[in-house]
Amino acid sequence: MTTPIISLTDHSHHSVTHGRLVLEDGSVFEGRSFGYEQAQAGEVVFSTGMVGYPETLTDASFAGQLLILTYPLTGNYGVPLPEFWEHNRIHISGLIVSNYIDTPSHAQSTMTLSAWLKQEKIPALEIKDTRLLTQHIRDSGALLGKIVFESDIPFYDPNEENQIAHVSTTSVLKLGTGRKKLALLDCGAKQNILRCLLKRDVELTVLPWDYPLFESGNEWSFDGLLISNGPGNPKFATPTIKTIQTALENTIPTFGICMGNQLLTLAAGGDTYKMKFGHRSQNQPCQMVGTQRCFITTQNHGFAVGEVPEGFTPWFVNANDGTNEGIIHSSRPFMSVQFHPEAAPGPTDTEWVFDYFLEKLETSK
Ligand SMILES: NC(=O)CC[C@H](N)C(=O)O
Repeated sequence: MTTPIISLTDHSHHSVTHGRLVLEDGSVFEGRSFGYEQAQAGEVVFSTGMVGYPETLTDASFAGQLLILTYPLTGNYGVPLPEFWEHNRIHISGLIVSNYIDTPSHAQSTMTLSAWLKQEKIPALEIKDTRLLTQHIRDSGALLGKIVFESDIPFYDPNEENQIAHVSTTSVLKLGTGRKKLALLDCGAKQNILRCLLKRDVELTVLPWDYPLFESGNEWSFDGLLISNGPGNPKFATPTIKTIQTALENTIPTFGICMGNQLLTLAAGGDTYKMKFGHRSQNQPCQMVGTQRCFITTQNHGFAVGEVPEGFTPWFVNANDGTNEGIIHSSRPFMSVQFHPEAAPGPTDTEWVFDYFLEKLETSK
């Protein structure tokens, strides 16, 4: 039997390119490039999750954002097939990690994270102290930033334009068969929302964010309306807000997730605001209002519900900072959550929220 020869990981055969993460306040973090070498600007956000980078990178709610992963090891299990992603491509604008692992080991892995990032033209830097960087953002609040190599580019604020229009579907998609007919307004929906619904005896029609659902000629009978997650500032989604308003006027059972929570709030007359820094991870504690029950949830948001609309009560609050995590109408079948009941990545503890909504479809008939 031959003795395996284990060589220490040697990156010397790769030519090492260095890049910089430049923040709008002037701070600069040097790093080693392991993605596509092209400058990108966006809002710098951090995720404190420990797993799930393939799902996270493909979550369309990250459009326009440069993502820092605070968990120090990234890449060690490679990249699975697209059927395990949350959308058909990477949506972050750039990636910052502490230690990139270029030697993945996982049965489902098809390539290295570096190869994937290069293929999808996403820049990535390995910088030494992601902890210092994250603490800096936490103290100063959300910051714009850019990953640059040789030539400089201007800063870009993704919250100043409609991001949803860039990621929503452009065609109507009918999926599954089932006892209940649901319409989903796709603001950049994570695929696991679709999977969670389709395994629950549902016929699902996925619609563009601005689909004129209640305009004559477009009406068809459905039992409930869903509004997905999505990137950017909810206040740009005026057509979606109008559609939700009509649904509420007609007492159509309505359920929102993340961006959907914010859009239901705006449609019902409440308000949203930009948080100092967002919640992004799979370890966000949410307490169900009026109970001692606390759920560990997956999240990815930088805006939040401020003023809860009339007729609604807070459904969940974040146990870390007391921010709103969901609203529910006191007598009608209207509800939404700021966290992700579909998880992906993360704990599935709140998947019951889908069942809760589907039960409401029965009782509200
Ligand atoms: N994941 C989401 O739907 C996020 C909603 C919104 N873009 C925010 O950052 O708050």
